[in-house]
Amino acid sequence: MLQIGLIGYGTVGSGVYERLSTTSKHIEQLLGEEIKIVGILVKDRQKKRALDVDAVVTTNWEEFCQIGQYDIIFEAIGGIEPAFSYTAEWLQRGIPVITANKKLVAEKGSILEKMAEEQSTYYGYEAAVAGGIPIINALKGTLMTTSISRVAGILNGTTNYMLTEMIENQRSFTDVLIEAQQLGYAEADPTDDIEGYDAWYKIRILSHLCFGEWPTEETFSRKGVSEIEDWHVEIGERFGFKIKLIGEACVSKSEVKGRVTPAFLTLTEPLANVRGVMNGITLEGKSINELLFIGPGAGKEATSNSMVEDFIFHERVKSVNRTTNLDVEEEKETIAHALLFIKHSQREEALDWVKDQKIAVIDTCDHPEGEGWIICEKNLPSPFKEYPIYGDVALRKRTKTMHSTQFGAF
Ligand SMILES: NC(=O)C1=CN([C@@H]2O[C@H](COP(=O)(O)OP(=O)(O)OC[C@H]3O[C@@H](n4cnc5c(N)ncnc54)[C@H](OP(=O)(O)O)[C@@H]3O)[C@@H](O)[C@H]2O)C=CC1
Ligand SMILES: N[C@@H](CC=O)C(=O)O
Repeated sequence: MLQIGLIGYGTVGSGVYERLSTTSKHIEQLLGEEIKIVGILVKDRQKKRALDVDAVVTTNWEEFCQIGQYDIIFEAIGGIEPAFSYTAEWLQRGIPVITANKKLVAEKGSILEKMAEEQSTYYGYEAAVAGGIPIINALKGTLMTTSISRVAGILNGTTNYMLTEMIENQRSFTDVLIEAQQLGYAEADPTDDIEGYDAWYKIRILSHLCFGEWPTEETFSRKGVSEIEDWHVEIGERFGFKIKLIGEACVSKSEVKGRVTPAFLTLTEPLANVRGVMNGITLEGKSINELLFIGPGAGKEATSNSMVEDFIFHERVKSVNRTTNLDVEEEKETIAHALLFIKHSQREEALDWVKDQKIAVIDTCDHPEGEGWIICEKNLPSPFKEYPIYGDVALRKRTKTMHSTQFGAF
């Protein structure tokens, strides 16, 4: 009998319990062995919870460790400590660990994967990226040797849900954030969602799988949705763009680079139509052209389903990994565009800046709060608020421009 330990019994942990319990017969058939959840570790002794579980529940780590002879541990507590020490302890004993903890994987994945390898066991983190989308084991499994030049996506369900509700249903930021928390989408500290940390951890994990190295914090920049103001969205909509929080990593001049940033997408971009709690990921490469994955990015059922599938996948396949000596492809050179937001008081400064830097302004849009300028991006640090545009800007909606005399014909 496979004895299972569950660390954390919140949104995801309780989902794992339910999924394992309701599908145990099917899993047992597949694995050829009975499964049983024997121990559950939680934190708050005082918390009122409807616990109708057939397992020992404890708040004491030593007690949890002695409840059974665990064969597999599911970690769903989040954060670095004590999650790191707990995970390391089991991996060092050769016991596999399945996690949904993207922060831990992004920050300590290199150490934990090495530990697992040394002990001939596995550290599964399918659920750590994009909730219900099976992207991690696709990269480790059926795309094991496929060369990838760029990975990008909407990687945070909470903020995609919030942006969709705020824009389509004119709801307030606070109101929608509270709802996302009630629905179990948001992190324990939703600053991680709002300020882009959650997506930043996820794109670093994807970058590791696509390009081999574990990226350092310094090589990946981060901006969150808290940067976005209403007038930015309104100007974007007048050009026919959708605003999304995008995580992106690619190889440029033999270096892996990445970022998380709000971005404007033309309607022809597949990710533009990924709404609500859904996430979307595109993989680009010579032999695959573009692969698109769309699915629920957060929530109890989708995430716990990924954790359980991760466990079954690894139990059946044991060792899977992408080869790291990939013939890494360079990203195709394209002309990049960005939307610049200029407050009325910054107009003269902005005119001097585009002239000095020889930046082409392609179109402008006026708004009571300021102006939006579509520019050809030159990868220069801009003194103004600026978000990238993905897709073909020639397909934008034409606005009634106010300033064509300054920039010539558009
Ligand atoms: N919610 C989602 O949609 C998704 C979440 N994730 C990730 O899954 C993980 C868990 O998230 P979620 O279930 O939403 O979080 P919750 O806050 O709902 O649950 C956390 C659980 O962990 C327990 N816990 C926290 N700290 C400790 C500790 N020090 N020792 C023992 N138990 C502890 C809590 O105990 P107690 O009940 O006593 O408070 C609770 O049961 C996080 O890493 C998150 O990023 C990943 C994908 C999607
Ligand atoms: N808070 C995260 C949960 C899943 O990873 C999100 O909203 O995407």
